[in-house]
Amino acid sequence: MKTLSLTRPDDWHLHLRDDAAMEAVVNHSAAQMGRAIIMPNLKPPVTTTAQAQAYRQRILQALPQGSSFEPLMTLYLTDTTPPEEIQRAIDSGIIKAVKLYPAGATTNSASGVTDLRYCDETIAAMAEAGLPLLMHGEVTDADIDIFDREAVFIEQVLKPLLARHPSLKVVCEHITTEQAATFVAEAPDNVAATITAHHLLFNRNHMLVGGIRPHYYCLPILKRERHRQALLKAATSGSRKFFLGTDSAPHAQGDKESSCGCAGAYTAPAAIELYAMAFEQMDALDQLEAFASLNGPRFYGLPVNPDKVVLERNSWALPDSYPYADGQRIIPLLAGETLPWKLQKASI
Ligand SMILES: NC(=O)N[C@@H](CC(=O)O)C(=O)O
Ligand SMILES: [Zn+2]
Ligand SMILES: [Zn+2]
Repeated sequence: MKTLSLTRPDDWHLHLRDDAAMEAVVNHSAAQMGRAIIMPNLKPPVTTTAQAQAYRQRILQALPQGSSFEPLMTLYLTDTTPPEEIQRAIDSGIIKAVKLYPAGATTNSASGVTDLRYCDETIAAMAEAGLPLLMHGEVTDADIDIFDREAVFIEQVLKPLLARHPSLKVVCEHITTEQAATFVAEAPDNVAATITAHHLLFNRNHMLVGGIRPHYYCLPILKRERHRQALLKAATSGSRKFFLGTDSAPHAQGDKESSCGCAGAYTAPAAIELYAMAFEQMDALDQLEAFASLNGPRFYGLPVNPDKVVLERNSWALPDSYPYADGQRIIPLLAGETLPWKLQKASI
């Protein structure tokens, strides 16, 4: 059987939620990833170092015995995050980044930033300390079309921000457009991007042709094929600026299959398998390890994972659903479908 051995990957953009929901999903990531950057968009959001420390403890407690999965914590930036919070975050040693949600852009972003200029002093402290700013890069103006919101964000928010803070480390999270891929590829080394498996595998037709498929609905929304091709090219290009970030975003089945469904694709159970499918489409499986396991740690200044994982070319069916909090179910993306690559079970 054909196999592929990789340094164990990390997930540089992951939603674990909290309490029973977190306990239901965390092992899917822990079974695959060495580490993950944990998103802070809880209710209420993780805005302080103390909250991040407590949240990290809850995650560690939910892990199975013997797991070495490491949650890397983030702070949720608000209009009023003080520069002193950045110093506390650095001193804690557990916080690896700060997350920008433009207010109203996505799930649990109501407490997000209304104007980044309010945060200039805090961002200057981050640039000074080398603490990256991770961004959900979409504008929220009602008059900007949802398919254009990422490209407009680059022009209206990101370029002015980098002009004010040229040395700030920035990760453009879950990029979805040719414009973002080109911007990041041409930017200096302090600017990088994560790309999800679903944006590499699907375009908006998958979500909208032949019926509306709520499990494909996420933000930023799936774009047209031209953009998917640009993302595939960027991810497989060998550039060190692009790395794995699943944006696996669990929502209960009923909250997705609804007249006003939540945004987010649940991809954690088969994350590396989905990326392998995408890289195989480009005949670029030889680039998967750099994207999944090497480029992220390099950007964050962390060592690569010490162990390996093995993917085998052995088709298997993804379950139709998994248990979730409060007796609910959660539907993974590609539920019930056959996937060509399978991660060999770890020994723990
Ligand atoms: N990606 C999504 O569609 N949803 C994420 C939020 C986010 O990453 O924007 C979530 O928390 O559900
Ligand atoms: Zn986002
Ligand atoms: Zn996300």
